[in-house]
Amino acid sequence: MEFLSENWTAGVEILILWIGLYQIYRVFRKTRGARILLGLALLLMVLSSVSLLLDLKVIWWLLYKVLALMAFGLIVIFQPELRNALARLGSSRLFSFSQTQRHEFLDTFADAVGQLSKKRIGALFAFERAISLKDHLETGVELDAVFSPEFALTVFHPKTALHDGGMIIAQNRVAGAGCVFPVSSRELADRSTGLRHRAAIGLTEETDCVAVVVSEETGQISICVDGKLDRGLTEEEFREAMESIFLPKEQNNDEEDVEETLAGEADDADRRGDDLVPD
Ligand SMILES: Nc1ncnc2c1ncn2[C@@H]1O[C@H](COP(=O)(O)OP(=O)(O)OP(=O)(O)O)[C@@H](O)[C@H]1O
Repeated sequence: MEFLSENWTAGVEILILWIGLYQIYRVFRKTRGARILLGLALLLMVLSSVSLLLDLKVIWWLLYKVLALMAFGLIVIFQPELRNALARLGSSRLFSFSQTQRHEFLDTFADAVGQLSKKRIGALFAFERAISLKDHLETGVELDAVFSPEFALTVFHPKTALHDGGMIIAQNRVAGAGCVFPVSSRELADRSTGLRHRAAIGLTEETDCVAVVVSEETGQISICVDGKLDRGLTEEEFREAMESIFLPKEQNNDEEDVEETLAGEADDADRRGDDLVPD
C-alpha cells in the first residue's frame, strides 16, 4: 500500500508514455518512414546496450549528442506524415454543402462511374478533403467545372488530351484533370496492380483524399482510402461506400433530428395558427 502511494505518479507517467508511443506507432506504422524509424530504434538500442555493458564512454557520449540531431532528422523524414497528421487535427468538414447537395452530387458521380465502368473507360478520381491537393493539381490542367457524367466520359475518353492522369474534385466541382499522382512503391499482395491503381494508393497514403478508380481492362470499380484499395465493387456497393464516407450516419441522424424538430415546431405553429417567423 505504502509502495503504491509513493509511486503512483511513476505509474501515471508510464501510462502516458505508453499511450503516446502507441499513438505515434499507429500514425507511422503504415508509412514509408516506418522501416527507417524501426531500423533507427533497433540500431540505437543495440549501440546503447553495448556501450553500457562494455562501458564505452566515447560511444555513449556520441550517442547522446547524435540523439538531439536525430530529432531534427526525424522531422525531415516524416515531414509528409506530420503534415497529414496536423492537417487532420485541424480539419473540419470535408464538404461545406448541405446534405441534399452532397446526395445529389454523389448520385451524379455514381452514375458517371457506372457508365465509365460499363464502357470500360479507365478513370481515376481524387476527392479533396481536409488536405489540399493543390500541389497535385499543378501537375495537370486546372479547371473549374461542374461535374457531370458526360463531362467525365469526355475527359477520360482515350482520344482526348486530358484522359491521361487523374481528375481532382474539390468542393463538388472539377478542380483539374490530367494530374499525376504519386505512385505507391509499397509491396502489394496483388502484384498485377497497375499504375492507375497504384497512383490511387499512393495519393491516399500521402493525403486524406478519397480516390476512385475505374479499370480500363476490366471495368472494375475501386475505392481507395488511407492507402487501402477496395476492388471490384458493384455499382450498388460503390454508391453505399461513397455515402458511408461522405454522408456519415450520425450526420444523417443529426440533420434528420434538426429537420424533425423544425417540422414539429412548424406543426405546433400550424396548430396554434401562427407563423414560425412573425411578420
Ligand atoms: N502517377 C499517375 N497518376 C495519375 N494517373 C496515372 C499515373 N500513372 C498512370 N496513370 C494512369 O493510368 C494509366 C495506365 O494504367 P495501367 O494500365 O498501368 O494501370 P492499371 O492500374 O492496370 O489500370 P487499368 O486496369 O485501367 O489498366 C495511364 O494511362 C494513366 O492515365
